[in-house]
Amino acid sequence: MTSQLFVIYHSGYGHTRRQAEAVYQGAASVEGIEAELITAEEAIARLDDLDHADAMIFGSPTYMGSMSAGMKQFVEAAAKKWFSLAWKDKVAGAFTNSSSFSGDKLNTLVGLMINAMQHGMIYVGTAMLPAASNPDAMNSVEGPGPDVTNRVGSFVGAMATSFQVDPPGAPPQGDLATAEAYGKRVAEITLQFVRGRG
Ligand SMILES: Cc1cc2nc3c(=O)[nH]c(=O)nc-3n(C[C@H](O)[C@H](O)[C@H](O)COP(=O)(O)O)c2cc1C
Repeated sequence: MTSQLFVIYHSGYGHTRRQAEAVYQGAASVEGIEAELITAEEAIARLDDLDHADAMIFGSPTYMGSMSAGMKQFVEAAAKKWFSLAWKDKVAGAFTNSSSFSGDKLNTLVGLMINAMQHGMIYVGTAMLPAASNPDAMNSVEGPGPDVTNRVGSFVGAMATSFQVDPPGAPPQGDLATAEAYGKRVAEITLQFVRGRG
């Protein structure tokens, strides 16, 4: 039996879409997971389909220090699932992309995590050390470059930093690898959780 995992994202200009594709690839690479990548707009039209999911990973760009209006529309539409706790005990995760290293991205992840918690979902962090793919890169004040995983050291969810570079030049390879590893982790945790419950 397979477990269904949805990656649900909004992207105004395509950067977060690239990050979402990487999260999806990571999740889909896990045997036993059937992953789907859908926009927030599509998710609003498919709220009842999401009742059958085992996991959802939410992604949004950071706009003015919080999730985008496009993602918030999905979050508010999905509030109708809260009344019956229809999404209770589904596994959840979150990711965000923005221009600056910080840009207050954490606030976006916290908003997406709180949404998951309000639904009674089981939220999964990155469990990834800073500059995980090259810890030696931490021994300089310049810090790690764009090729390492988790270069900004985020634990609550996956972060990507695109500065003012248009896709496909951004997000950089390391941030996409971070997103892929995170999607894989949430998928693996989902399988453990679902099989444990069975
Ligand atoms: C309305 C708006 C607000 C933004 N606010 C922030 C912000 O608070 N912090 C930040 O680092 N970048 C901010 N940015 C930059 C975006 O996060 C950045 O361009 C990102 O790559 C856009 O992702 P997208 O292509 O998926 O829409 C903002 C962009 C827009 C359009």
